[in-house]
Amino acid sequence: MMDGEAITAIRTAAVSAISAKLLRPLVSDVLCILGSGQQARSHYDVFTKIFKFKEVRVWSRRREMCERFVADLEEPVVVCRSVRDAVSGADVIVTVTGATEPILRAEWIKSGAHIAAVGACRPDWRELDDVLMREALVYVDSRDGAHAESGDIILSGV
Ligand SMILES: NC(=O)C1=CN([C@@H]2O[C@H](COP(=O)(O)OP(=O)(O)OC[C@H]3O[C@@H](n4cnc5c(N)ncnc54)[C@H](OP(=O)(O)O)[C@@H]3O)[C@@H](O)[C@H]2O)C=CC1
Ligand SMILES: O=C([O-])C1=[NH+]CCC1
Repeated sequence: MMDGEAITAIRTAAVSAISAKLLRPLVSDVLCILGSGQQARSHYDVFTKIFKFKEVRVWSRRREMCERFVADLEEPVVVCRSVRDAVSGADVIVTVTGATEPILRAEWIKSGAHIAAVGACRPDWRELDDVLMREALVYVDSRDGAHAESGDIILSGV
């Protein structure tokens, strides 16, 4: 039996990065990461290695966790006070929280922004609100998988 945490961190971020490579806006200056745990770090590493952003932002519920997250990094990352501040004007948004209720609202998001929605991987977990799910062009790797596991898809009814 092997601990799969390291592999999960890398391969999940890699899949998100592929989605961003194919679907992000042509001009993508601002990256926003919601969450400051293991997936936040692996997404930060992959996204900043592959793409060039002018600004990177992070938000999570506990500010001290954000501070710890940015303290490990060599490049400056802006710690945001709210999800709204963090995503406002962002071109690429990564959601890697353990939220079970929506934290991200359609009204805060720049038109055309690319969202890699990772965290809500259980049928009763949410990160994105219903309006966002309905207005977005939603891409999944597997329709069957998404309809069985993604709370954002199942509960929004898209
Ligand atoms: N789609 C996929 O393939 C995968 C999905 N995941 C999912 O991604 C998420 C992040 O994983 P990982 O980084 O490893 O987990 P960590 O435990 O390392 O980090 C979790 C993060 O979520 C935040 N958080 C926890 N609960 C809430 C909440 N109720 N509302 C808002 N933020 C919350 C924490 O912030 P704070 O401490 O500040 O509260 C922390 O930054 C998990 O939900 C995990 O199940 C993980 C791997 C693969
Ligand atoms: O695909 C995966 O490895 C995981 N999905 C949710 C937590 C871990």
